Amino acid sequence: MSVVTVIEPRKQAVRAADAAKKTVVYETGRLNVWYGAHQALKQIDLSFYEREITALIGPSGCGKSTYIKTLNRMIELVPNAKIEGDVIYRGRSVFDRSYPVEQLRAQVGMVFQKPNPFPKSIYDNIAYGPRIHGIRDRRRLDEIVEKSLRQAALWEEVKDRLHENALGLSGGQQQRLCIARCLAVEPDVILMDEPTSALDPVSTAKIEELMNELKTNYSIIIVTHNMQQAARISDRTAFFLNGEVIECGETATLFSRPADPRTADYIAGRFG
Ligand SMILES: Nc1ncnc2c1ncn2[C@@H]1O[C@H](COP(=O)(O)OP(=O)(O)OP(=O)(O)O)[C@@H](O)[C@H]1O
Repeated sequence: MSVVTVIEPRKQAVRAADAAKKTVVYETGRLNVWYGAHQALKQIDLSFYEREITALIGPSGCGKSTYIKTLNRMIELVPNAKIEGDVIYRGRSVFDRSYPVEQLRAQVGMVFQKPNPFPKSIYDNIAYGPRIHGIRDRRRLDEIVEKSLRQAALWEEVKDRLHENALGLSGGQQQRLCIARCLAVEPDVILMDEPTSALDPVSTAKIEELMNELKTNYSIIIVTHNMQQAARISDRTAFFLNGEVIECGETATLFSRPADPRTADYIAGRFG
């Protein structure tokens, strides 16, 4: 039996109106990215809303990581990458010459697939960003370290070993440390590129719980291979295929009544 149903135009209009009431934090318009001659993203139009979790799903190689790296301009570190189109963060083009990339990266934090703590103490990992931003006062740094670790649900586990090397933490703890490090500079948006794919189920559950708490204060965009994870944690989902966005909408709707047969096939596990 096919799970595909066509969304009535009236319902679509209501949904669009609901989305319109929310504050857009990020949007991309007609975004194209090439690596040399290979086009990895094709005409991507997407919007992301404040205090929501948006999941980017799709099979391997469909362009999810390329897309997320374009949002904070990390894509520019790839020598043969070419970008065309608009990437707008809170009404401002991220490519605007008057917008320093350091400022963008302070407002838009990123958590990677593999936890990547610095080979420094737990304390220094968290204090690193605030110190770069000029905070030197020890008491202020202590407060930031404690607050960030509490927000990342790691404080109780590490409060007695703050000056030990972060590389001595478990993988799941290291990933929560990386989230705490990202929170320490008080970002507005958090980009996550498969943040739990290297973690065991218990650590994954902790990170998912944490994300649910973080969305009261932050907007989160997460790339995930795991469709159950997207369904559990996200408000909105975008389905990528071969560098295009096939469908984007409320997660509950996209998973129960996908509008496009390719989305239906993917979520039913018929490919990917
Ligand atoms: N640095 C690069 N140079 C050349 N091609 C690249 C580069 N990075 C990615 N690609 C290609 O661009 C396409 C999109 O890759 P991307 O990593 O964005 O996909 P993805 O959906 O994140 O995949 P995965 O789920 O496997 O991480 C793929 O065909 C990939 O081989």
